[in-house]
Amino acid sequence: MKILEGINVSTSYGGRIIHDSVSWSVKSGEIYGFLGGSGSGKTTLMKTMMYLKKPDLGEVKFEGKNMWQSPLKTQNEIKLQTGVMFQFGALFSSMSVLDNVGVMLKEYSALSQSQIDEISMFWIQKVGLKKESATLYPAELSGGMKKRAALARALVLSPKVLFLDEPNSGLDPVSSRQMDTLVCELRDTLGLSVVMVTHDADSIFDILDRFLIIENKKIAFEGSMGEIKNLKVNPLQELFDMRKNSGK
Ligand SMILES: Nc1ncnc2c1ncn2[C@@H]1O[C@H](COP(=O)(O)OP(=O)(O)OP(=O)(O)O)[C@@H](O)[C@H]1O
Repeated sequence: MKILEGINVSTSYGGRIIHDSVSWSVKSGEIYGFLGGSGSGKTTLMKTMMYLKKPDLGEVKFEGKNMWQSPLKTQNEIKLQTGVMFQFGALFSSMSVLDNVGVMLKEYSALSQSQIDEISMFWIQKVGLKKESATLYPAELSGGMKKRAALARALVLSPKVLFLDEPNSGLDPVSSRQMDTLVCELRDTLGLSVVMVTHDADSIFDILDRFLIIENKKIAFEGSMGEIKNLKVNPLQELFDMRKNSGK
């Protein structure tokens, strides 16, 4: 089943066209990647699915509902079914990890503080942080721990879809692979659909079920790794060669 879909979507900034009638679809439960060169429009396209960038033309659908044309109530319901971790997913520096994770519950639920803390603690541990990390402040966390805390915050409302903007950026290779493993575990245990922008070659090969590649305002490819390697001209040939040379 398709959980997200873009149909003939065009976007621009101040008259500069970024996407020219592009279409894609994300199936429920898959890890779907947005690939493309720097500035090709990966983040912008992802933002059309988060109510952060309205397309000039076309439709973006969430479970078949036209996201941008739905009544406000439906739009708010859809927003609450998505979690987002941005590349520089800033945590609030003056708040502990526990309070950072609980922010959305405080905003959108009528739960008591102790209930909020209990749920936040569940997610803190679910993303692999120790209980003791809950009282720490962002300045006291490593890069990997910050990402995990930001992930817990994105998950706290139990979303159906998790959007990740370059989840491995700034992480060392070991932490990057740990992040990949975590994303797969979350998908498997929670039945999440994950949509991620990534440049990380290992993530691209190891965890994406399907992906699209943006090139010159269009979608140059949408499909799986198995499908792309059978193409006469492989848009990811350089990546395939790099991987081969590194013995993977
Ligand atoms: N708010 C904005 N206002 C004007 N132009 C923007 C805005 N956001 C992005 N752009 C431009 O749109 C183009 C696509 O940007 P976008 O961030 O979507 O690309 P990207 O593929 O995610 O890039 P990167 O891989 O470098 O993060 C770029 O040329 C960028 O400068």
